[in-house]
Amino acid sequence: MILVLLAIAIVLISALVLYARWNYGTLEKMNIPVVKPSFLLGSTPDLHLKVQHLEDVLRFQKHGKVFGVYEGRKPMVFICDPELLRLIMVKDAEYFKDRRAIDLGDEQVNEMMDFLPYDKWKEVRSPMTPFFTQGKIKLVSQSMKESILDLCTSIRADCNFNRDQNHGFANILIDQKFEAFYMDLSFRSAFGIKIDDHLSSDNEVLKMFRDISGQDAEFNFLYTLTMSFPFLTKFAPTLDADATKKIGATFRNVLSARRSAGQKNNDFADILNEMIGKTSSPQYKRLGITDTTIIAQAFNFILAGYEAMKTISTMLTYYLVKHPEIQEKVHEEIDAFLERNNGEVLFEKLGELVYLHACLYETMRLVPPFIRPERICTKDWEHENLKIKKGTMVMIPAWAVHRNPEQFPDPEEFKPERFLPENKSKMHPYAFMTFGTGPRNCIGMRFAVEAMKYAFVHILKEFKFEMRHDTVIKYKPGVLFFVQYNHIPINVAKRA
Ligand code: HEM
Repeated sequence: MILVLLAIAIVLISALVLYARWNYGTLEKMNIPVVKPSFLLGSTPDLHLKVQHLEDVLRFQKHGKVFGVYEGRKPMVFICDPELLRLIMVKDAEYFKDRRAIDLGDEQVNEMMDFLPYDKWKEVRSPMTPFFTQGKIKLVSQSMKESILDLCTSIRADCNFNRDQNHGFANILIDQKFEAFYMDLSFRSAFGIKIDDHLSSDNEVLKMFRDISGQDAEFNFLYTLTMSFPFLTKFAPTLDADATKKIGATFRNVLSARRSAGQKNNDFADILNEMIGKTSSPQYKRLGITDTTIIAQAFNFILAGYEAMKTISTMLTYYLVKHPEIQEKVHEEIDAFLERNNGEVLFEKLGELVYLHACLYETMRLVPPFIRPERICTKDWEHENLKIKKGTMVMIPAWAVHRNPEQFPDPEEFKPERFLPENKSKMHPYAFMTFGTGPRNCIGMRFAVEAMKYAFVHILKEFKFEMRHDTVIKYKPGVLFFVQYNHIPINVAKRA
């Protein structure tokens, strides 16, 4: 009996070992340096302990612009070379059409545009594109402004009530401020909804989205194990089903109330309602585009946007306090802008603020919130010595791409000048990957950039920020998608 049990155990263990190591050797055949895999857990046996985007930078420094990583049992090719990125993401995009489909346990999020396969993705993306043009964004700029003015009122209250009597500055957690604010701004401009208690970091909607995006999840060894044994995923923490249901119901109610009232606001909700009107068309039926697919795009709008805008705005504030002379220059630019425009912050004139724009882009270079845009190779592809096999994951480690000294000398330094119009031609057009590129680039890029600039003009017109002894950033290990970090205290005061 013992012998039989022993034999079964040996067979089982051998099968698991074989399974975990099944893909070993595939990257080596692509003629690229590979981060040496461990016996069972790929190149990432301590994935939950290491900050992955910083690991990407170290690997780039050690292995060069193209290297392979077994993330658990999954072979991945990492590309940091801007010319190869042009080929893969733009010129030969038809070989790299998809991203991973991820099962998050609820169709309302599984069907987000991010995860859709090519044909369905194309049909879903196309009617949404017009919302993200400059003209359409201007139409929702009034909603953005209302949200921004509320944010300023709330910072003003902090300055009045929490001020340190001797020093004149108030201490705020800047990431929390921005998190609640960008959630509110997104809801107001996309759906015309004002969330209850919208500027509180404890508001119910914000808490639910935190649950959905798994922001507070801690990664442990089980999480690392799931990379080699994906069937263990069901024991690892997943997204909160209750929160998804509740938010989904809210989106459905808002859209159906608009349809019943025949109401149009020229916003994103109008586009979703037009799409809902097409769900019985043969094309939508053939592709399986249902009400749920369309509600998923409402989730995508909020999930893709608020956290990334929060991170960039938090980090921009951080760099401004770290470099007071740069903050002063931005203040001067804004003061001159206001003087030219009779004290008004005109949305259509934001383009004049070239230095603020450069500071924003330099922040996005140093801290791209979405750490690795990705593609799946859908047809065998080769270029010179590099051969990528169908089915291989291609990762774009944005943190490493942005620290290429050939494109960005002194890559760790915050130097907004790199993004001034006169210096733009010095960098390769595919050296900046914060929004990805090619047909599957970020659809919300223009919306996000305009919203952040609009917010910062209002904020810096009235307030100044200052570093504290505890203003430090610590990134969370194990994160593979959106960068996560601690709360960031910062001093703020009204400008004289
Ligand atoms: C600063 C803020 C933002 C950053 C840094 C960001 C970044 C990204 C990145 C890196 C991608 C992948 C691109 C690629 O694979 O080439 C992406 C895709 C996407 N983003 Fe954004 N994003 C931001 C804001 C937004 C906003 C406000 C929306 C609102 C609609 C949005 C919606 C999307 C969608 C729907 C996709 C998937 C596009 C597709 O598959 O066709 N993003 N974003």
